[in-house]
Amino acid sequence: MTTVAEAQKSIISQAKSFGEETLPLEKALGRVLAQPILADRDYPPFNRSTMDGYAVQAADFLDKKLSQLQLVERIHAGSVGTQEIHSGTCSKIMTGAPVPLGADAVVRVEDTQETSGLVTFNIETIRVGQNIAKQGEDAQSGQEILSNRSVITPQVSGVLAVTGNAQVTVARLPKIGIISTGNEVVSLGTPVQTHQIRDSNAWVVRGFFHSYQVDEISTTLAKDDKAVLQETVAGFLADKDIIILSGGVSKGDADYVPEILQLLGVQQIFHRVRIRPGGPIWFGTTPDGKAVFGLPGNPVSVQVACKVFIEPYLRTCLGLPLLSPLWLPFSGNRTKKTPFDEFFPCELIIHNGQTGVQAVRYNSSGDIAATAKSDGIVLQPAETEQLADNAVVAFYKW
Ligand SMILES: Nc1nc2c(c(=O)[nH]1)N[C@H]1C(S)=C(S)[C@@H](COP(=O)(O)OP(=O)(O)OC[C@H]3O[C@@H](n4cnc5c(N)ncnc54)[C@H](O)[C@@H]3O)O[C@H]1N2
Ligand code: MOO
Repeated sequence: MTTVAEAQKSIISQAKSFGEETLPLEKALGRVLAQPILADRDYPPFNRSTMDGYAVQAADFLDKKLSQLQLVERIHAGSVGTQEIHSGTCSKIMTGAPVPLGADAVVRVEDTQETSGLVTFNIETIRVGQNIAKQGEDAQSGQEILSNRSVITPQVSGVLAVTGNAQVTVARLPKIGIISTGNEVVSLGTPVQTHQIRDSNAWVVRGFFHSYQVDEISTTLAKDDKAVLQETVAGFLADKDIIILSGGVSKGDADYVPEILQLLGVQQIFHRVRIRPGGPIWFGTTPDGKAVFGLPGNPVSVQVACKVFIEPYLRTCLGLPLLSPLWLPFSGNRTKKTPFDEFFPCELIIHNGQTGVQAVRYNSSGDIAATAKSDGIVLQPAETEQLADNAVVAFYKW
C-alpha cells in the first residue's frame, strides 16, 4: 500500500498551472502573483525627514559648536524647499517632506525653541543622517521588490499600490466540482430522517478552497447508483479542473466510485494509503490532466485529506511552496492504534510559558464536532508507537 509520502509525491507530480489572469488590485487580495514586481523608482524616492523638526548641517554643531541658527523657510510634506541650507541656517521641516539641499540632519522640534526667525537648539550631540530616511535605502529603482508567486497579503497589497500597480497578473484559479455520494446523504435545508445524514463534507471542501480564494465551486449529491454516479461525474469532468468526491471508495457493496471513475477514463494513480484517518482515498487524473480525488466519506477523513493531499496539490498548481509543519511540544501521551501514519486533531496551548499542542477529545473519523474545536492536526508517524509527554511533533494548522 502507498505511503503518505509516496502519495503526496505522486499527487504533486500531477500538478499543473491553470494559467494567469490580470485583475484590478482591489480584486487580488489573497491571490498569488504571477509576475515579479520591480521598484518603479527609489524608495524612499527622496531624502525624507522622519521627524517634525529643523533641517540643519551637522557640522554647525559638531565643528562650529553653534547653538542658534537662522530660519530660512518651512517645508511641509508634499512640497519642496526652495532654499539651500548653508552654515548658520536651517529650515523647519515636517515628517515626510524632502530634506532640502545642503542639510544632512534633522533635529526634533522638541529639542528646539523658535523666536523671531531664530532657532535655539538644546542638543548635546548630532549625527550626520539623523532623522533622515535616505533616498533608495528601502529599495532601489529596478530592484525586485516582490517575487513572482508572492501571496497578495495586506502587506503585499500595500507594496503593489505604492509601486503603482493598479492591475496585477495573478495565477488563475481552478474550477472545482464537489460530489457528495451516498444514499444516506441529504442537502442542508432538506428534511432529514433518522437513518440519514446532512451533507457536511461538501461544506468542508468548499471552505478549504475558499481559503485560497477559489470561488467557482459547484456541489451536488449523487446516490449510490452506478448510472447516476457516472452521469454526475461525466458532467463535472466536462468543465471542472479538479473534482472531489466523498464517500463510496471503501469496500462496501455500493462503493462504486473507483469503478465509475475508471470507466470514465480517469486513470487511477493510487487507491488506499497508509494513513489514518482517510486510508481508502483514491486519486487519479484524466488524459487532459484534470485531478480527481475520491475521498473516504467520514468527515474527519475529508478534512485530513484536504490538508495532507489536496492542499499540496493546489499549492503546487498555483506555484506556491509546500507548507512546513510547526514543530511543537506535545502535552499528553498517545498510543498508536494502527501501523500507519496517524493524524489526530489538536489545539494550541500555552504550557510553562511555551506554545505547545494537545489532543482534543476525539472519538473517530466520524466525530463531526471534534475538529471544530481544534487548531490543526498532529502527525504520529508510522514508526512512533508511543508519543510521550513533551515529544516534539509536527503540527499542521488547519
Ligand atoms: N470492510 C471495511 N470497511 C471499511 C473500511 C475498510 O477498509 N474495510 N474502511 C473504513 C474507513 S477507514 C472509512 S474512512 C470508510 C470510508 O468509506 P467510504 O468512502 O465508502 O464512505 P461511506 O461509507 O460512503 O461513508 C462513510 C461515513 O461517512 C458518512 N458520510 C458520507 N458522506 C458524507 C457527507 N457528505 N457528509 C457527512 N458524512 C458523510 C457516511 O454516512 C458514513 O458514516 O469506510 C470504512 N469501512
Ligand atoms: O479513513 Mo477512515 O476515516 O480511517 O476512518
